[in-house]
Formats: sequence, C-alpha cells, structure tokens
Amino acid sequence: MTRITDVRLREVLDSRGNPTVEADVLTESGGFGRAAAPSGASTGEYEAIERPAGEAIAAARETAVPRLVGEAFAGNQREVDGILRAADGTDDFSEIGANSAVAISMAAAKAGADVLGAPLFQHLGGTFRGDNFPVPLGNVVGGGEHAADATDIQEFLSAPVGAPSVAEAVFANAAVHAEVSELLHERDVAAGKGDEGAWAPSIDDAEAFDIVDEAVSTIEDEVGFEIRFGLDVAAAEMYDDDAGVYEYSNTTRDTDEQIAYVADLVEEYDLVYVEDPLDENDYEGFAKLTEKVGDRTLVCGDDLFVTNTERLAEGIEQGAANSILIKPNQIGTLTDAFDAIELARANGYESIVSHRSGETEDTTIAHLAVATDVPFIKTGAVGGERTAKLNELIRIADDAT
Ligand SMILES: O=C(O)[C@@H](CO)OP(=O)(O)O
Ligand SMILES: [Mg+2]
Repeated sequence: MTRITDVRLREVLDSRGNPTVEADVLTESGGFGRAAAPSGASTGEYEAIERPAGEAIAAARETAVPRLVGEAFAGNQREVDGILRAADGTDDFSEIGANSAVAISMAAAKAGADVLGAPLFQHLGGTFRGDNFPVPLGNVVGGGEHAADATDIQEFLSAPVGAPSVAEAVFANAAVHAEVSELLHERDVAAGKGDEGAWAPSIDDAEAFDIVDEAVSTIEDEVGFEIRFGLDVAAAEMYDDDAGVYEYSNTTRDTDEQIAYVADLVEEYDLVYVEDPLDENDYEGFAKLTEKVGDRTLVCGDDLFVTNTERLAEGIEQGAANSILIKPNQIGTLTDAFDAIELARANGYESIVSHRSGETEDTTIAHLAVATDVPFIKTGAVGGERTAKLNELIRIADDAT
C-alpha cells in the first residue's frame, strides 16, 4: 500500500552552500522516497515562491504534513499534489513555499515508485512510454547571474543532437567543456566556473561564440556525430524596464535590435535552441522572433512561462515561442509540471526539462525527462550535482536504476 505514514522534512545543503528543503516520504508497506528542492538565481518574476528553507519547513509541517499522513496515497500523484495546493491555499505556494511543496511532491513520487518496485521514470511515464532519450544540453560557458565578470549571455549550451546514445551525448558535452578550457588556455584567458560548472571567463559574448563554435566543431569531428549549440540569453536579467532596452556590457539594444541580434545569431551559428531571448513580459517580442526563426530553432520560454499553464496558454495564443522550459520548482508540484508538458504537446510546443543553478544530488528531473519523452534536458555538463542527473540518465538507458 502506498498510503503515506510519515513525511519528514529537513534542511540540507545545495550546491551554492545555501540551505534547501529535503523531504522523506514513507508509506504503509515500507515505501520510501527522498527528494530535495533546487533553487534558482535568475528567477522569473512569476515563479512560485521559494521561502527561506526553515520557514518553508515549519509552515509545511503545520499545514501540509498532517493532511498527507494517514490520508494520501503516495502512488496517487494528483491526490498528493492536490493536497499540497489545498493546504497551502495560495496561487503561488507562498504559504508552505514552493521549495517544501516540490520536495514533498517529488519524494511522494519516489515512494510510490518504490512500493511498485518500478524505477521512477516508469512510475511517472508508464510501461508504454517509448524508448526515446532526451538530448542533454550542457552549459559550457556562462555568466549573467551565474558568475560575476563573465559573459552577458547566461549560458552557452552544447547540444549533441546526433549522438547515438545518451551516454555518448553526455561524454560529448564533457569533451566540449574540456575543449573550451583548452581554447581559453591557448588565448591566455583565465577562467573559474559559474554556478552550473560552466567556464566563466571575463570575455565578451562575441569571443565566447568564437570559442564555443570552435570547441563544438573540434569535438564533432572527434566523435563523428552532429553537435550544435544553443543559448539561454536570460534576457529578463538584462532588460531595463524604464529605458526599454537590453543592457549589454558594451552596448544597449532596444527590442527590435534585440530580435534582429538573436535572429542573426541563430543564422550565423545555426543555433538549435534559444531560451529567453527577450524579457519575461514581452510576449509580442517573443512572437516576432518566433515568426522569424521558429522554423529552424527552438525558441524557448523559461522566465516567460515559468512552467505555468496559464502563462503558456497566453503564449500559445500569441505564438510567442515553440517550446517551454519545465522546472518543477517554478510551479511547485510534479502534477503542475506534467500539465504544462501536456498542454505544450497538445499545441505543438516542445518541452525541455531543466535543472536550476542551485542544485543537489537529486535525480528526479532525469526521470521526469525520460517519463515525458521530451527532446532535451538541460542539466549542465560537469560537477557533482550536474553529473548526478547525467549519470542517472545513463543508468536509465542501461536499465540499471
Ligand atoms: O535560467 C535558467 O534556465 C536556470 C537554469 O540554468 O538558471 P536559474 O536556476 O538561476 O534560474
Ligand atoms: Mg533560463
């Protein structure tokens, strides 16, 4: 039986050294699930609310845990997530915190899978989910909110689209990451790493494009399958609302210039993926860009949609993009994340499951991406909290979870 008998919450460390919420869910027949909430730095204005970990835990213990224990079934995800929403009583999880909500939601899913004796991806996706695997997008150079004094564009993402297996894709991204380091070294550029393990050199975006383009070509030749790259511009972070311009280190661009700039980049570098190219309130600008380049690249809304079906529905209405980033903690539960993926799919939008810049060893998103048969997962290239997900993908493909 998957009836929940206990929910334990504690503070654990995330990859930035901040406290985050970890949940254990136990069931009647001995099922056990454990999950931890990630945390963003370049958070969208419309995301569900992350409360300080201690406060989120105290609030969840008071309102949510008593409604789950002895009542809910861990195998019934919609029921668990419905109880979390009802216990919270707000639209944005500002009472128990989206961090408590998502940790409990994911831990319940794992406890449900444990009782069934099934891997999590199978519990979530079903036996007939197919045998596709997502292509990992690996962050190899970055800056923005994830590193000081580095590129303006937040993430340059290696995309091994032609990899014959998930393992080869994972190793290809690591090789591109290593090649970038070589190229930086050749140019005498010192570089530390940003929050997601990407190189964070003090160079401008133009030089970063040069380097990533070369690194991708070199590794593509080495491995013998197609590797392209993409971007998370995280443009909301550089948008100055009052002036109506995007602030780059060496220039500013108004909205039309930003659209033209990104469209040129897509053309010049044959980009496979462009996330948040415009401000999170600019559906119209997104739509203009999608009109221009949506037939040849994925225009993805992260801060624009925040995994929220209402915001996605608005985007679909306006033709604002052709894909959505899925981050369970942006919306608070796995049910909400599934609903967003389903709405996207029904309207011809692709979904890309994603990590956050603050992460733990939790591997739920690897299972979520496989369960929902999405084309891409964004979860870094190297670094323990990133390799936790990448190695789990390899294990899933190897039937070893
Ligand atoms: O913007 C993003 O897509 C994410 C993850 O790469 O960053 P953060 O978690 O800081 O929002
Ligand atoms: Mg983003």
